[in-house]
Amino acid sequence: MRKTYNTRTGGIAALEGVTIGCGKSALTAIIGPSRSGKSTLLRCASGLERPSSGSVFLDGEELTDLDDASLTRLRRDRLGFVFQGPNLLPALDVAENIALPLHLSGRSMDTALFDSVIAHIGLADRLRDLPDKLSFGEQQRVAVARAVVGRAPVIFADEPTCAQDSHDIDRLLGLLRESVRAAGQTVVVATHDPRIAAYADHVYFLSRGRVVDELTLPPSKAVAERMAHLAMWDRGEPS
Ligand SMILES: Nc1ncnc2c1ncn2[C@@H]1O[C@H](COP(=O)(O)OP(=O)(O)OP(=O)(O)O)[C@@H](O)[C@H]1O
Repeated sequence: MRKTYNTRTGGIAALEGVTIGCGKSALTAIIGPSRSGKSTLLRCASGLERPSSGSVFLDGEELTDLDDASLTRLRRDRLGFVFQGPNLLPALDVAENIALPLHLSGRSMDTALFDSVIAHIGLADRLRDLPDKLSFGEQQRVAVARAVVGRAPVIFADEPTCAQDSHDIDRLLGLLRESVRAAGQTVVVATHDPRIAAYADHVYFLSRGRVVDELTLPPSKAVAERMAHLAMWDRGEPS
């Protein structure tokens, strides 16, 4: 897949020929420094944007062939999203925001799942609060809860641990890991955080719009070292 953004000052090649596969009922991480193309890859893979060339398949169905209405339906019914920045609806409270994807796709709430997810992210006493009463990190936790409770077969999460302390990072990644184990959800996370290593089945390393390495069941140390090298390389320092 390639993606070039056309701007007034010329083309920006965000993805320069990337091929990845994300296992079903697995947690795949796309990790790389800033501007390496992680968000672009997630947006193209989830049908939020169309690649300039190449194809995206979901369970054998080619997303890149679908018209806009079919893509919207597919995203609503089969995909869950945690955007970079929480993206909650400001007029709905926490509980209503979490329930929204289920309402939109006409599915019923699993209240036991709802209760356990809310307890897990530590927001049981904030269910009636509007998003503007929550910190950025709390809103991000609500966004992750919304994706898990929505039981979408595939969750795409862009920097879900942004603005969280290490305790909350563990809670959030643990929640996504549990959604893979218990509900068989497929999770794809874009992050610059090497701590993802402890939770991922497979890691792709992205740099300057290309996959430069990959690891299965990655040891934390190997991911942290690879990231440090990539960051130095990005800054033009010898690694
Ligand atoms: N809508 C857009 N229009 C023009 N250029 C864009 C657009 N979105 C991304 N880019 C550019 O594409 C490249 C990759 O950006 P992208 O956001 O995908 O990287 P990233 O790895 O997610 O970065 P970060 O970790 O900083 O969010 C960057 O050079 C960025 O400036």
